[in-house]
Amino acid sequence: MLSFDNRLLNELPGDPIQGPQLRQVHGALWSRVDATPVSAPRMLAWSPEMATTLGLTAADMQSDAMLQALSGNGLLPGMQHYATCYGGHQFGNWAGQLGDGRAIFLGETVNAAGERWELQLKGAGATPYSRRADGRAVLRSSLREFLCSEAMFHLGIPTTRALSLVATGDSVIRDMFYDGHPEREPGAIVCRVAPSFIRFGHFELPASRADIDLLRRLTEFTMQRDFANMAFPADMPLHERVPIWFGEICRRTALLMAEWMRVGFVHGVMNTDNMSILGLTIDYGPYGWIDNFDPGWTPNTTDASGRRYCFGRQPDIARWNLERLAEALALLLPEPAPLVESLGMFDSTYGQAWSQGLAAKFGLRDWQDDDAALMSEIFELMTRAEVDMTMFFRLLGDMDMQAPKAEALRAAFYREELWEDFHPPLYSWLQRYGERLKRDNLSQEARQTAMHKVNPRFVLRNYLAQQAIDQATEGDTSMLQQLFSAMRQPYDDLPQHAALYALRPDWARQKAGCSMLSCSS
Ligand SMILES: Nc1ncnc2c1ncn2[C@@H]1O[C@H](COP(=O)(O)OP(=O)(O)OP(=O)(O)O)[C@@H](O)[C@H]1O
Ligand SMILES: [Mg+2]
Repeated sequence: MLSFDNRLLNELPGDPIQGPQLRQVHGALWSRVDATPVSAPRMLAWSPEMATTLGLTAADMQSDAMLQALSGNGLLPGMQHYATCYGGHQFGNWAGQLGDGRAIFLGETVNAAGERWELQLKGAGATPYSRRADGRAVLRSSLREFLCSEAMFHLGIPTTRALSLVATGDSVIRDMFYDGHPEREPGAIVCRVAPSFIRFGHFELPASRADIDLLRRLTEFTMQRDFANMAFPADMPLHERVPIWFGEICRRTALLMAEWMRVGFVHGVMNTDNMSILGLTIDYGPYGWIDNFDPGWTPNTTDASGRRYCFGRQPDIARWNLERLAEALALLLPEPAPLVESLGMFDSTYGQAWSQGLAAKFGLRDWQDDDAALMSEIFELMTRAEVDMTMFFRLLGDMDMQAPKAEALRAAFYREELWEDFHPPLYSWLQRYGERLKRDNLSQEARQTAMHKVNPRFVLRNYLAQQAIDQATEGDTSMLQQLFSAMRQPYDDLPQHAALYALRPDWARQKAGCSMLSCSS
């Protein structure tokens, strides 16, 4: 079914001790640890696109052997269970060793096209890195991770993927609001898939321990396995390759940030252990999607006071995280200056990707210098008037700009009184926007088509995911399937999913899971 070639295990040093007992792991990147079996695994959903990419048929996905493997109860030939060791900066502070506390790898599979994909089960049981927690994941967070990974992929945004969502049949105890009311919740496991799950924190941990040898081996390995398309002269020493490679990491991270900002995605926990070396979106925890436009919004209740990880700060935080990675990699260089220079790649890439992305969002042929004022004006208006981001851009794309009408955007307003206050300035902005469009001389149709390609109609709004969770908890996966279907064609006007193209309803404004989420998962 799948062919495995577990390079990370074969090429990087492993922990001599096996099993899940908690420990600090030095001099090694991974530990062998079996997944803990679950009592009654049941497949709730799987991704046909991901399965096809891996070379798996529907029959493979529906087989018992596959179900056992995807729930941690068994291994297919070539699979091995292991967890990796990483550290990280959490909310701005160095947190020491973290590691895969509930993610257990199945190995690296190579498909017919020669692509390498790492598979891992999130929620498969305790590992040496579980610290005080149980190694499990609840259905609500797993369903959110499964759906959003695939939604991101179909939006065209770099992300880890999800092959399957399996209910374990076991319950997990969580104190969702951290208020002393633990409850039993259904457990689940997502099989995640990515070319590499290596994170910034994998480099930070050996650096923090001054383990230069391990840092060097990990760096060489990552460059060879995960950045094989970067061609370096054979005799170029590591200290010369590292700044060039780091520049590429900066570039990818910047592109990812521009993409999150384009669609209104808020990650929620941008700790350095949740930053992918490949610039993928990784760890779908208390993430959220912008409903009413608000750069200060964070979906994470733990972050509510500091708003470190709010929507508008994401690019700055990504850069801060890259600085931490640079500090770690600096140990491989005689002096850090070349890394500081490479950081400039983040600024230039982000600046360009953001302005090009904005031009596309507004249906402009390209970005012109005086566009910045026009855009900041509308973003400020959208913030103050609480205008829905997704719906605004869709409606703007539909608008006949020969005769622009503010009324055509009314459906994107959450509050009647704010519509009353803000429709006059909105109208005057539309006039100026219309003037700007004239310079481009695009047909209405061409502009609409172009805008609809970059402004999604369907995003996985928290309240929608929460409805699927509530139903799935009662054993009904129809909403999960409906969302999964809509999120796979996010830019299309699908009539069967019209109900999902709507403002967040009033009841969802303050409801747990619908507006803000805790980290408990
Ligand atoms: N239930 C749990 N059991 C064991 N470890 C956990 C659990 N929840 C989180 N952790 C660990 O705590 C650290 C930070 O958690 P965070 O919420 O960022 O990650 P996560 O959601 O578990 O996983 P990932 O980053 O792999 O998606 C990680 O080392 C993670 O493995
Ligand atoms: Mg994490």
